Amino acid sequence: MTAADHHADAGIDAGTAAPVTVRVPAKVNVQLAVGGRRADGFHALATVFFAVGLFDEVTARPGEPGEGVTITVEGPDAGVVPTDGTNLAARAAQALATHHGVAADVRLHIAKDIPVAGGMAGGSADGAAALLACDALWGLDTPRETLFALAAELGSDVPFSLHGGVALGEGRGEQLTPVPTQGAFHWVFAVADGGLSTPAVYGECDRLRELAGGPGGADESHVPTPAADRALLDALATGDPAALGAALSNDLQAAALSLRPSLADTLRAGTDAGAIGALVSGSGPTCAFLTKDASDAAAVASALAASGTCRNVRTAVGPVPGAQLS
Ligand SMILES: C[C@](O)(CO)[C@H](O)COP(=O)(O)OP(=O)(O)OC[C@H]1O[C@@H](n2ccc(N)nc2=O)[C@H](O)[C@@H]1O
Ligand SMILES: Nc1ncnc2c1ncn2[C@@H]1O[C@H](COP(=O)(O)OP(=O)(O)OP(=O)(O)O)[C@@H](O)[C@H]1O
Repeated sequence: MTAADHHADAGIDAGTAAPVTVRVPAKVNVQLAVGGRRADGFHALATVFFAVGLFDEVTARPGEPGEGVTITVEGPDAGVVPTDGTNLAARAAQALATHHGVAADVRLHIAKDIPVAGGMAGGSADGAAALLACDALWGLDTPRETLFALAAELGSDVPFSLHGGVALGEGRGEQLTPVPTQGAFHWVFAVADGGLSTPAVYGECDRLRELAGGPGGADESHVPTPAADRALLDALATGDPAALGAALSNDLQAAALSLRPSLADTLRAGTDAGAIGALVSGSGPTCAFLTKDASDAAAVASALAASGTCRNVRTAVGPVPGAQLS
């Protein structure tokens, strides 16, 4: 069903429209190749995004005229999610309303299950979900291309949260090309105590590169242009977990480990327990483990939970679709 159909089904104007709920997945970057720092401060990327079955849900309800955007959050990490205009869901609602010249009067409720500041694009997911939910609530029927352009302005990861599945991200991560895959992959995620700031991790990556290469050593003129890894794309195309496990890579991992050395213990605990691949998810600190099948995933998850090297452990299957009306 399209956004327009959904609104038409509700059969009511925006003031009394029925609530709209959008479900949106987390991501892990199965490859994160980081090029040099660009003049605008962002880094050129070649990253393979992979959407996994851990979901947030964003529900949009009409607000009173003049009320603006309000945010409420539920879930174990609700206390650390901002509820003001800085929340990516609020920014998304505002950006969509401004684009169409309509009032951004909406109550957004986030049921948060994606770890916060964990490198799994939780805020980006809520931004993407809010774009879709408000589009349906307000009956705007925004072209998909426009939604992607608005998403890219909100953040580098937001377009992928709309897209879902598996996709190559270039530019600063916002330029997406679908990647063919076969079958389902079984993941385990070790969630850390506390988050890591994405800009701080990119900054640490630059610092480590400058230590190795001297002044300017982190700039585009010094760092090779990143490219997608053929072996990794083949592993995805053939649905081969062992080959994907061997090909996983993240250029931000050294920086995340430098800022949070204890993550090395987490990675080792998962590998010792039988994971066929392990890496820091995005900018971390969540660690992602690929396993052969569902029963290995359960075994790795219980070994990690018993290891004392993380706050909690989640299992998830992917790839899954991006943000969708539910
Ligand atoms: C680490 C990843 O999650 C991998 O997918 C993303 O690159 C981060 O994406 P994001 O959280 O959506 O990031 P944005 O909100 O666009 O940018 C936040 C900050 O991250 C850094 N940043 C982000 C993306 C990028 N290609 N280069 C960067 O250097 C910049 O310091 C930027 O100011
Ligand atoms: N809807 C939201 N959910 C969670 N955090 C949000 C949200 N909106 C804004 N934030 C802010 O963004 C920061 C990063 O949170 P987020 O969960 O998006 O991190 P992340 O998963 O590491 O992001 P990424 O993987 O995209 O780099 C949080 O500390 C919080 O201050």
